[in-house]
Amino acid sequence: MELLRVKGGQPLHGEIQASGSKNSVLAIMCAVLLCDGETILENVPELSDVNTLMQILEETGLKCEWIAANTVRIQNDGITNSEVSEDLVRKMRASFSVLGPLLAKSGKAMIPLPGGCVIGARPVDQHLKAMRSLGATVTMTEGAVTAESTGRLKGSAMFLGTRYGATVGGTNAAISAGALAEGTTMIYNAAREPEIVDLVMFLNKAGARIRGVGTDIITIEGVESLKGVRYSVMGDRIESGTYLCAGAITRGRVTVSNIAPQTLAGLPSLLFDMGCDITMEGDSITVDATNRELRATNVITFAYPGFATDLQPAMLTLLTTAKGISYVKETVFDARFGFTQELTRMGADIKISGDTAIVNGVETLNGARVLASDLRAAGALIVAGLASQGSTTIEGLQYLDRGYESPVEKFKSLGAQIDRVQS
Ligand SMILES: CC(=O)N[C@H]1[C@@H](OP(=O)(O)OP(=O)(O)OC[C@H]2O[C@@H](n3ccc(=O)[nH]c3=O)[C@H](O)[C@@H]2O)O[C@H](CO)[C@@H](O)[C@@H]1O
Ligand SMILES: C=C(OP(=O)(O)O)C(=O)O
Repeated sequence: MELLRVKGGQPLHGEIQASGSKNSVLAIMCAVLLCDGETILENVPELSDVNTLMQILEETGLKCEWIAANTVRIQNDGITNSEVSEDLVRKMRASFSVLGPLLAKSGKAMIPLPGGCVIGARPVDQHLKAMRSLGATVTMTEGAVTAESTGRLKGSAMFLGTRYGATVGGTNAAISAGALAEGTTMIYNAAREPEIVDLVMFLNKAGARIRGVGTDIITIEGVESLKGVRYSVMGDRIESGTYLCAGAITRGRVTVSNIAPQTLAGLPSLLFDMGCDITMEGDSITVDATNRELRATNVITFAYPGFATDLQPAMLTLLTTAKGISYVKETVFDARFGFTQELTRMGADIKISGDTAIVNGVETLNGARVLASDLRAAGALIVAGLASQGSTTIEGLQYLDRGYESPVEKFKSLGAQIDRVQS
């Protein structure tokens, strides 16, 4: 088994380039199902999730290949199969996102239900509501969803929302399906995440007519066809935030470039409140925590422009060594504190009360053998390991590889002692 070994205690110093955004490229690759001919995507992160989605697109009849570093070519000469196999959906929940594009382009999509996962229940009712609202017939049999339409989907007005707020995946599904629908589609309470803006920029470049993205009302004038284009994916704000938290927890100075700092929403100001210096210049952001005693602060996750739930694990980890008591409230997923048990084994003082973690800052963490049980837990445990006395060994690297491109190389370039080892 492959493990990650981290020797902590060194402040990180230096600069890394953010990779392309995982969540953005996954949505865009699904939308390539709508686009005739050749699409070239640049700034694509080399991640297992991207490779899994390439396999899914191949299953539907598209041709996908890496043609250069971080560059993927996808040829869409027509969809030949509208069913996605269960083992691929099991590997990656985001594979359900082919539903809207497959249905809109080929009139049919059959996709196994993705189910819940370690960060909480993850229903898809709003995805299905969007497809039904556009005129599709949606049925469920033996754990799979079948969506069908005769002729083009029909534009409509829909309200999408969950008890947690707006839905990113549901909004993406409605946008992609509405792009080729007949007439006008209105999405009320649309999610406003930067990755949705990136998806719409891609679709509009391909010929779609979508307005209002980045606000909570999106209007789509359906078009008859879309054409493949060349497009460069935005930088990954979650990966960037993880490296900034690592810089702060080690009391170092880290610059992340190739990232639009405003996409980090609340993170820079929280780091500032804790006592870090923050500098933003063009497409880069620097955190400086050299020789600082960091202070506790409070965090509440929420849909964008709220604090990103995907950054909650790294941020909570940073708070474990900040002086005082911090409250971290998780409002987007109902079980995203599992990783805190591992932090406790490293000496952190954390109590969970419902949707809130109460973090009492300690002087130092201690290295331990820990298990990552989801993607952002893996990132957070590296952040913890870098700040710990002694050596930390992290299991569960299959999660890390889903969403962090070349983490060992990037952390090493900042001076970290980190290696993949065999157990
Ligand atoms: C591949 C991808 O882009 N993943 C991101 C996407 O996930 P994803 O698109 O799954 O997240 P959503 O915004 O849809 O989910 C938000 C909340 O709504 C619930 N919900 C969602 C859909 C639905 O039909 N019904 C329902 O109840 C979910 O269980 C969750 O509690 O946005 C999340 C929130 O920013 C991020 O953490 C994920 O990294
Ligand atoms: C939860 C995440 O991704 P996914 O929606 O693909 O599980 C994530 O990136 O942290």
